Amino acid sequence: MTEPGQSPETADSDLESDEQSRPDPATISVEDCALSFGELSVLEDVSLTIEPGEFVGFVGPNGAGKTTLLRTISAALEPDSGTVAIDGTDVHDLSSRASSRLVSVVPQNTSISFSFPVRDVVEMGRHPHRSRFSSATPEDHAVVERALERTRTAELADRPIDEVSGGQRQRVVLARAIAQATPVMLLDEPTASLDVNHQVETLELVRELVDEGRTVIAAIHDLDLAARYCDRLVLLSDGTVARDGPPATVLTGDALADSFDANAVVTQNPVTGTETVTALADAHEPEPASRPDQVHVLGTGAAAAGVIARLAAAGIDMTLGPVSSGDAAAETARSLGVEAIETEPFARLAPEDRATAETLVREADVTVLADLVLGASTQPLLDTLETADGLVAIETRPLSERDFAGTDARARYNACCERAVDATLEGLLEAVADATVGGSSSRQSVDSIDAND
Ligand SMILES: Nc1ncnc2c1ncn2[C@@H]1O[C@H](COP(=O)(O)OP(=O)(O)OP(=O)(O)O)[C@@H](O)[C@H]1O
Repeated sequence: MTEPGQSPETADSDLESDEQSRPDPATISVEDCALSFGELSVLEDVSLTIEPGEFVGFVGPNGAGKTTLLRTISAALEPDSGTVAIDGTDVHDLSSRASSRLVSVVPQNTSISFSFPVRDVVEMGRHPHRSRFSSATPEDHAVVERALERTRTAELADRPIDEVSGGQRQRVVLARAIAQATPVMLLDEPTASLDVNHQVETLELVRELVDEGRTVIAAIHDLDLAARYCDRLVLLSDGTVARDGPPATVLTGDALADSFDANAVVTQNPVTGTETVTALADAHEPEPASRPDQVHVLGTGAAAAGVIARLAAAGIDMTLGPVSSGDAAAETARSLGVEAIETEPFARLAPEDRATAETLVREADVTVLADLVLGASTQPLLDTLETADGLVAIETRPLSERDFAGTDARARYNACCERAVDATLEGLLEAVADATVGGSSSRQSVDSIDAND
């Protein structure tokens, strides 16, 4: 397709240079690789097979061994034991020229200590394809220009590489790797210095390169981007493969807790449909005696969504609603498999939904009011809320006469808010624990003292 401002002739030559730089697909086999730096064991018996045309993301905490494994695959490091082969050839047996025709690398540190123009830096990617004393051919020039265009660095082509920004330099080094036209590309944090727009643009471009047949491995810290663009993720932890598979099976709360020691919740991004990881501040786990069995959440928007994510991360069972479908809380509940009563926006509460909500509030140890709005769907629940056991309020405040004039609903709603334990999202678990003790559980303990007497 001709892009805006591009003549059909240029589009044809782009196609030709893309064809020229399109390598045959390759398989990478890592078998039982172990590697130490002195006493420090960094890789332990790592085995992986990466199929032709696959885009694999290496994810894992700092120091997990992602860069070391990438450098072992590129043959920059030799493993103490085990092998790395590309299409059956051990990469450590190849000459550096043969290796450069097979594997291109975008390193984590892209600083270049000489002052060549950007175009010359990209042209270095063509060196492995030329005999030692021959100069660049028209084909080389076409491939270089196309790589500059694809990485949107063409306007930088005449500037010295040591005078462009870190993010621009990262794109230039990617252009050099594209010009190298290798079947395998290894990218170490390819989006680390890029702004949000160039991050997405760069990974879209990498995806295109994969779709053209390249096998690509990228170490990526941004788990959301890794989930969005990679076919498969390999989670490294302490130099071993902790998980390996499609993003949805690798990015789970348990895996992130084990490998990153992080309290994180994984939901589905409503726009991309891929996994989104939200790391939470280290949650202050309440004592087991004051942990509620069941919490009901009544509210809307980001506040209720945050409550759901936090309770889910703490492993507390909960229900939600009524809530408008499309509300952020409804989306979050859906992505975490939390039961929710969903209603049409602004609709009156159907009798069966009202009955279900009343039962859920009555049976919950604690009901969290999160940015609750007194309206058509919540007003019918006032009777139940007035007698509910433990109430916690987040971003839910008593209403003034001006906010809600007329019926006695405002006074009854305000009484519920005042009875509730006031909380912030950060202090939610403690507030829920307090409300559990102050609600049904404390009454239970008083009863049991009576019985013992
Ligand atoms: N050349 C080296 N000499 C000694 N130790 C090293 C060397 N390179 C890496 N290490 C150590 O090996 C371990 C793994 O490092 P590596 O760079 O592979 O981790 P990583 O997963 O890429 O980390 P990050 O996410 O921080 O980039 C770290 O403990 C690091 O300090």
